[in-house]
Amino acid sequence: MTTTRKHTALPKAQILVEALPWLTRHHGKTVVIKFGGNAMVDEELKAAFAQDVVFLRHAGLKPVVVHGGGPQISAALDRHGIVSEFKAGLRVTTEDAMDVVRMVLAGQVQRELVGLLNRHGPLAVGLTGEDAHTITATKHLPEIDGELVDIGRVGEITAIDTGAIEALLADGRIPVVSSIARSQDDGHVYNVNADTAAAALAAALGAETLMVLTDVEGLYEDWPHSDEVISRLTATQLEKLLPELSSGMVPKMQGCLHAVRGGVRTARVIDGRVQHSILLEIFTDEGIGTMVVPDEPEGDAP
Ligand SMILES: Nc1ncnc2c1ncn2[C@@H]1O[C@H](COP(=O)(O)OP(=O)(O)O)[C@@H](O)[C@H]1O
Ligand SMILES: CC(=O)N[C@@H](CCC(=O)OP(=O)(O)O)C(=O)O
Repeated sequence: MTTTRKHTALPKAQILVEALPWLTRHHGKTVVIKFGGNAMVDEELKAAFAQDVVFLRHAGLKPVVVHGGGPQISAALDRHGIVSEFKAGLRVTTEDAMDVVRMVLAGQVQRELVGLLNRHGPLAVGLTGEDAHTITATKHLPEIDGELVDIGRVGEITAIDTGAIEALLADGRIPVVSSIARSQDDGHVYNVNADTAAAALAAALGAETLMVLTDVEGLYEDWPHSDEVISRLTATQLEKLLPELSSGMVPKMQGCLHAVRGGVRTARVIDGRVQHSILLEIFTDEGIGTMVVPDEPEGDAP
C-alpha cells in the first residue's frame, strides 16, 4: 500500500523539484501577465488561467494581471448599434463608445477575472488606470501615411504611478488592472490598448517578466503565410522587425520592446489558448512562444 502510494507520488515530487530553479530565480519578483480578450475563449481556460496566477502567487512571486477585452468590447458596441473601426491597430473611440469600453472592461471582464481568482482566497483586487493616478494619458494622435489622425478618446500614456499596485502587492494581493487611463486634469478617461498598458506597468514596476497571453503560438516569422514561430529575439532584432508587423501584433511587440528597453528582463508572447500556458512556460527550459530579451552585451553577440 505504502509502496504504491510512493510510486504514484514520486513523479509529482519530481515535477515540483524540476520547477525549483525557476521558482528560486523568480522568488519575490514581479511578473506582469497580460490576458488578451482573444485568449479568453472559454470558461475552462479562464479558470485554468486563474489557477496559474494563484499558483505563482503562492510560489512567492508577485503577479500583476492586466487584461484586454477587444472582442468583448466589439460585441457590446455591436449591441449598442456602434460599428467598431480600428486605425493603426487601435479602436476609434467616440465619446459614446468610451462609455461602453469602460463598462465592459471595468464592469464585466475585470469583475469576472477578479471573481475567478478569488475562488482561491481573498487575493485579487480590481482597479483601472484611473484609480490612484495609476495610469495618466494624453490624447493619442497616431501617424498614418505621414498624417496625424484623430481617433477619439484613445490615450497615449504619459505617466504611471505604481503606488496603489505596490501597496496591494505588499499586502499579498493580486492586482487586476483594466487598461483605462485618466487625463491629467481628471476631466475624462482614455481607452488604452491593453498590451501597451501592460508593458508600461511592467517597466514602471521594474518587473522581472512580462507575459503576454494571446490567441496565436507566438510571433510568426512570415505571418500569414507560415506559422513558424520566432522563439527568441533581442530588442534590436525586434526593433528592425517592427515596421513589417501588422494588426494586433503591433502594440504587442512594441510593448515587449518598451518593457525590455525599460529594464524588464524578458518579455514573452505565449499562446493563451493552451490550458495552463503560464505554468508550461515555467516547466520548459526555453519556454514556449516568443521571448524578447535585452541586447547581448558587446562581445557576447552570436
Ligand atoms: N507576425 C504575426 N504573428 C502572429 N500573429 C500576428 C502577426 N501579425 C499579426 N498577427 C495577428 O495578431 C493577432 C493577435 O493580436 P490581437 O488580436 O490584438 O490579440 P489579443 O486580444 O490577444 O491582444 C493574431 O491573432 C494574428 O491574427
Ligand atoms: C485603444 C484600443 O484599441 N483599446 C482596446 C482596449 C482593449 C484591448 O486592448 O483588448 P485586447 O488585448 O483583447 O486586444 C480596445 O478598445 O479594443
